[in-house]
Order: sequence, then C-alpha cells, then structure tokens
Amino acid sequence: MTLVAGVDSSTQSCKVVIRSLETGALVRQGRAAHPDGTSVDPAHWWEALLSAIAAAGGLDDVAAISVAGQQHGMVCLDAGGRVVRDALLWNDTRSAQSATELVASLGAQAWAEAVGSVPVASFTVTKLRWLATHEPASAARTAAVCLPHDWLTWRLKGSRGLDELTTDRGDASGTGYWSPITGAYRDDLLKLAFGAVPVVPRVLGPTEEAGATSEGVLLAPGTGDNMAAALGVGARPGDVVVSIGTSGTAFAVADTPSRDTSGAVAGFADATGRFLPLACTLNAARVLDAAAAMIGVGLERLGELALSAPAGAEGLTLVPYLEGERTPNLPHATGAIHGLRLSTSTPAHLARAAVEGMLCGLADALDALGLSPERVLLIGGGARSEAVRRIAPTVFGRPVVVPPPGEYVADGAARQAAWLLSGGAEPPEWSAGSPSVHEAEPTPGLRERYAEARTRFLGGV
Ligand SMILES: Nc1ncnc2c1ncn2[C@@H]1O[C@H](COP(=O)(O)OP(=O)(O)O)[C@@H](O)[C@H]1O
Ligand SMILES: O=C(CO)[C@@H](O)[C@H](O)COP(=O)(O)O
Repeated sequence: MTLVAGVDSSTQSCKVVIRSLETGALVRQGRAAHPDGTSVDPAHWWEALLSAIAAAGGLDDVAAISVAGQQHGMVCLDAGGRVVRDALLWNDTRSAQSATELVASLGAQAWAEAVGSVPVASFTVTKLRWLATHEPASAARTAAVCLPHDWLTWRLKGSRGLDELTTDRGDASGTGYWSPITGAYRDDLLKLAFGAVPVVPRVLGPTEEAGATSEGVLLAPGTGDNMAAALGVGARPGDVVVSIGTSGTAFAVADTPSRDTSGAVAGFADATGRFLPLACTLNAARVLDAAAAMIGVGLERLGELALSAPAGAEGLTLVPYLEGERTPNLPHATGAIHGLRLSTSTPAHLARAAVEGMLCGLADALDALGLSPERVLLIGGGARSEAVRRIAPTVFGRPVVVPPPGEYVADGAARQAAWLLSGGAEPPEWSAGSPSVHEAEPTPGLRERYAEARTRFLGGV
C-alpha cells in the first residue's frame, strides 16, 4: 500500500494524518500543540510538526507529504535563512492602522482589482508595513518573507537557500502582494508596503513538486488551511463550507476570481487551480472556550447547558468580538452581553447566548458571500460540539450538513500529496464517510436581536 501524509499546521495545533493513496483510508495520525499567542517563534511549529509526525508513526513508509498551514502569518528570514523575529499571525491586529493607510493610499477598488482582496490587519502585506514602520532594524535584516506552510515545507526539504522557498496559489493569495487574477506577484505593492522587495517564494501549480525530504519523501506544494479544508471535504460548486476553528470561515469553490470592494470577502485562489471567495471572523471556537471558562465548566457541559436553555436565550445576546473582529472590520472591538435580566442570569442562558452569538457572527460571514448555497457544510473543531451542530440551522436558517468528525485540513493536504503522485487533471477520488444532516426551524428574531446588540454596542456597524 502506498502511503501519503497530510499536515495541518494551524493556529492551535499541528495535526498529521497518514492515508492510503489508493483509497484514502486513514492509517494513522498524530498531533502536537502550538503555543498560545498571536506572535510566535516559527521554531515552535517545527518542533510541533516533528512531534506530530513521530506520534503518527513517522514517515519511513510514506511516499509523499503536503503541508497546509494557517494563512497570512509573516515569517521574515535574513540572508542566511534565519528567522528575524517572531511571526505575526493572521489574528494579530497590531497592523490595523497599516491596513487603513495602505487602503487609503490606493483606494479599496484598486486593491480589489490588483489582488482580489482589500487588505485588513490579517494580510501579510499590512504586517510588512507595520514592521517597516515600527521595527526598522528587523525590516532591514529581512531578506525574504514567506508564510507558515512555505517555511515548514522549506525546512522539510532541509533547504538553506532563499531561492528554494516555494508556495502555492492558495496561500500566496492571502499575502496581498500576489494576484489570483493574473497569477503574478505585485512587487509594486510589496514596495509600497515595505519600502523594498524581499525574496518571495516561487508559486507552484496545484500538482507541482516542491522537492523532497533528505529521506526521499516527495513534497507537494502545500497550501493555506482553508484551501486544504476545501480539498479535504470535497467541496463542489454550490457548496458553502463553514469552518469553526480558531477562526470562523465561510467559503465556496468558484470558477472565476472575485473582487469584493467592500473588503468583506477575500478573493483567494484555491488548491486546484480554481478560486475560493472567503469571509473570515476572528472569533469562533475560542468563544466557546471562553464561555466555558466563565461558567467554570468543560466544553461538553457547556453544550448541554446551551441545549437546556430556550432557543434565543430569552433575549440574552452575546456579541462575540473577544479578539477584535475582521468581519465586520473592527480590529479594536470587544465583546458584549446584552439583555441580562434576573431570569436570564443563568449559566444555561449564557451558554446558549455564547453558541448563538458565535454562530450569528458566522452567519454574517455566510451572508457576506452573497450566495444561495445548495449545501452548508460544517467542519472544524467547533463542529465536534453537538450543541453547535443542532443550533447552527436555527441561526443560519437552512439545513447544515456535518461530515463525520475528522481533520479535514490535514486530509486535504494528504489528498494533494496523493494528487502529486497520481497526476491527472483532478485530485484522486476518495470515498468520504456519510455526513449527518441537521435541520431545525430558524429561531424567530434571533438574528435581528443580534444585529441590534451589535449596533448598539459598536456604534452603528
Ligand atoms: N467537543 C467540542 N466541543 C466544542 N468545541 C470543541 C470540541 N472539540 C474541540 N473544540 C474546539 O475546537 C477548537 C480547535 O479547533 P481547530 O479546528 O482544531 O482549530 P485550529 O485549526 O484553528 O487550530 C478549540 O478552540 C476547541 O474549543
Ligand atoms: O486568516 C484566516 C483566513 O483568511 C484564517 O482562517 C487562518 O487561516 C487561520 O485558520 P485556523 O487556524 O482558524 O484554521
């Protein structure tokens, strides 16, 4: 049996799956935690990757591997290939002002036309501007800039030379200086943001080899975690995927690029040669972690409490902007609880309001895509919660399809590695397990009350 490996180096952890090339069957898997924080030494990702590979039984019998990673993170390397400073992650909002300045200098429409997206604080281009402005010495030492998956792929190759850095269309499309519309870097935008044009990774096609490890395991191009999730879950045109991880994302596979001048929808490329319009919230599964901690229970009990409360939590409304927010673009926002009465001051009401508030934030992202999906697929760590699965249709106002619990980002990466070996125009067909379908009536007034609370606390957004 030929084996392939897929890696998900995401915000909270690194996961590795090893699957059969022919059938896609899961053979073994491993995981390791990443440190907390929005500014992280990439060495931690490397150590976690090695631990997760070891926990998955190693790569001795594996033919090809692919790394998918959290998007946008700025990894700066000096001329000798050493990391210059901690990487600023997608959820680090210190570059919000830099984003405002960059958008003001060209206008939102010009950015959307140039790179498919209007940059917000998450985008690498804004982080480079922040670095040039606030840490000129680090900026001066930066000879190359790449993304988390690019850096891990480069390390797996044992590379030293900056000219050996590679990336793919999907992850490159989240930088803000590569255009999914033309398939080319925009050095002028890099220069505008950073004042110089550092080395950037070569952009590989969907099945182009990135090299090999010293043990001879072939390296697929890898991609961003959302692009890998689309591949892993087998998203097809007409589907919208909602992922509840550290970030909340809503995305769809499209045949043509998008250019949303409002900035709500990022016009990303996908991992197959197509496109992946995506709306992202900064607040998803961790809202549940925070609510569980506030109430003093575990996630399972939080879910039971949420399901024990009446739908709509009798008007108790939680606006979940605990880490600022990206959709809507409010990097300095905080969360709020509205509608407290003596009768709603219970752990069950708070649990329900947390699940509903988090899902209302995701419903805003779903609406931003402006699609009428045939299916809404729910994935990510948060989809493991029964309460989330059962409450989601009451908030989204449509049935929700939940694939069997799994690591769909790592699976997508494994499928890309299989595609590298099998060749052909499309990735190999792997049979997926049967999804469960959750249907429920929308909760009357819930979205309206949420919109009102959001507006009341956040000045008319
Ligand atoms: N049974 C569960 N109920 C609710 N949330 C869960 C459950 N299992 C995992 N999670 C959530 O999943 C999150 C991690 O999701 P994951 O998709 O792995 O994140 P990321 O890819 O961003 O690292 C954690 O914040 C955790 O709260
Ligand atoms: O910034 C985005 C998408 O644009 C995030 O979705 C990151 O890619 C992080 O993903 P998770 O770790 O939450 O999966």
